[in-house]
Amino acid sequence: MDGRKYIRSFVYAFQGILTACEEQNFQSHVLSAGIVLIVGYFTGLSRVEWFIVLLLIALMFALEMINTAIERVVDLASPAIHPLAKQAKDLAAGAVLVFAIFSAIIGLLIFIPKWF
Ligand SMILES: Nc1ncnc2c1ncn2[C@@H]1O[C@H](COP(=O)(O)OP(=O)(O)OP(=O)(O)O)[C@@H](O)[C@H]1O
Repeated sequence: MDGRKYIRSFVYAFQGILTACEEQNFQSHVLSAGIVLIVGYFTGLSRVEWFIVLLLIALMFALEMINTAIERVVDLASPAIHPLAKQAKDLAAGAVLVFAIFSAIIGLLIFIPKWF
C-alpha cells in the first residue's frame, strides 16, 4: 500500500475522532470513561479486569461513533421525515443503549465485589 495514502487515511480517521469529540453524547461517554478509569485505579483492578474495562470503553466509543455516522447518513439521505429514517436512527441509538446497559452490568459485576 502507498505510504502517503496510508497516512492520509489515518489523518481522515483522526478527523473522524475530532468530529465525534464535538458531539455531546460522545463527550458524556468520555466523561463516564474517565470516571470509570479513576474509580478503577483506586479500586485496584486485576490485569484481566482492566482488559475487560478498557475493551468495554473502546467498544462504547466506537459504537457511539458508528451511531453518529448513521445519523449523518440518514440526515443526508432523508432530510424529510420518513418512517425508515426514524427506524434507522432509532435502531442505531438502541444498539448504543443495549451496549451501555450490558457494559454497566459487567462493570458492576467487576466493581461491587471489590467494594463490599
Ligand atoms: N428524517 C427523519 N424521519 C423520521 N424520523 C426522524 C428523522 N430524523 C430523526 N427522526 C426521529 O426523531 C426522533 C428524535 O430524533 P433526534 O432528537 O435524535 O434527532 P436527530 O436528528 O436524530 O439527532 P441529532 O440532533 O443528534 O442529529 C428520533 O426518534 C429519530 O429517529
